[in-house]
Amino acid sequence: MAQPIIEFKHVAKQYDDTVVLKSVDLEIEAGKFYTLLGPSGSGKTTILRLIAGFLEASSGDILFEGERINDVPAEKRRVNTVFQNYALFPNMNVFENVAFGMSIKGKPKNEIKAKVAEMLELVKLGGYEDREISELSGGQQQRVAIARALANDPEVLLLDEPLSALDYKLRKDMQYELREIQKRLGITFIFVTHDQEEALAMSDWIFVTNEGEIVQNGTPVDIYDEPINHFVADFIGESNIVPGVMREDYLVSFAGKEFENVDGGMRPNEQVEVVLRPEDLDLVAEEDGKLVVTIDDQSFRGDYYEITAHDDDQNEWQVQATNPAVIGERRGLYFDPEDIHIMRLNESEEDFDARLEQYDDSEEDEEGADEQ
Ligand SMILES: Nc1ncnc2c1ncn2[C@@H]1O[C@H](COP(=O)(O)OP(=O)(O)OP(=O)(O)O)[C@@H](O)[C@H]1O
Repeated sequence: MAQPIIEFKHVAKQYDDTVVLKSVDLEIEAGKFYTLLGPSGSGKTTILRLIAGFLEASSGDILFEGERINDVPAEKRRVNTVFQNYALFPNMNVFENVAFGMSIKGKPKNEIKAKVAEMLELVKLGGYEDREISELSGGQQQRVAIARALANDPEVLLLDEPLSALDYKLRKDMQYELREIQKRLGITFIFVTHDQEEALAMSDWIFVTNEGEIVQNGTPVDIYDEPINHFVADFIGESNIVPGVMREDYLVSFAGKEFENVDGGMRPNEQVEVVLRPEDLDLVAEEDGKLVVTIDDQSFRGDYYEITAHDDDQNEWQVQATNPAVIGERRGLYFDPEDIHIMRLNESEEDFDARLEQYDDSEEDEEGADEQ
């Protein structure tokens, strides 16, 4: 990758004895849409605030285009932040809010006027200059906050859960629009969310955080298809996770049977966890299944039935099926070798990446290389 626009080298943050960020390394490439995704309290906002300069790192280096910026004050960094609560100035109208940063810098009036109009067009609020903030809906206020941050021509826009206050439909629309704005401007966006669907839909690249660490980073497809551990598999999408043993490369046993699969690089008879996504499983006739299960429950989800079942080893299975099942019935569970994903216990991200590179089929390797 070209020189990253932002880099963390062993960046840690602690308050007294409480470590909230443990030696984080990350690289952000210019012009892409990045997401920090993780549960509440996992350190996402802390990472964002360290980039913005609102917080000081306890140790480690933060670089911007290769230069150390730990001691550069927030207002001198070429980044702007859109906050969850918008943080607009309620006593100023829309024009004054968007113009604020430029006015402080003493930019000429006609330049400010043109820029405000351009930014309001960009967020689909053209002509709203004279409106008061109190006259705007939550969604419109959010747009003003984005226009205000972008009016300063940042190289990096930081967005801290900016959509969390919006209702479902508006949130979906804004996800799409933010993505369009990022593509149009071509600047770097770093977006914080705890919503995995939002992260998968919007990002070029995701950093998954947990307990003050980045546990995995990659494209949405990589992270969904190849979660590194139980936490990621569970947090990103629905997963069936069952204990297994890797007999040899491309042969795993779980639920009392052996299955061909496409993973390798483990020790013979190594204990592993096996992930199968509910949408990759099919319910078939008992004799056609790779495993036999008994149907326990089902619920209708609009475009599919979510069915729960158990096998004879008492492993629980969730299946997304287009047709309803009969509770108590014995059915076959069918899946392909490539639907089986193997996770080693306690594998580092470095070892995981190296192993995947060696054992993934060549087609996936090529896709991965294109994304980088
Ligand atoms: N000033 C502080 N003093 C002590 N602990 C703090 C302070 N600020 C944050 N923390 C702790 O740091 C941890 C990480 O917080 P952070 O806000 O980065 O998490 P987050 O992933 O953004 O969570 P959320 O989604 O809830 O905003 C939390 O456990 C939080 O309680």
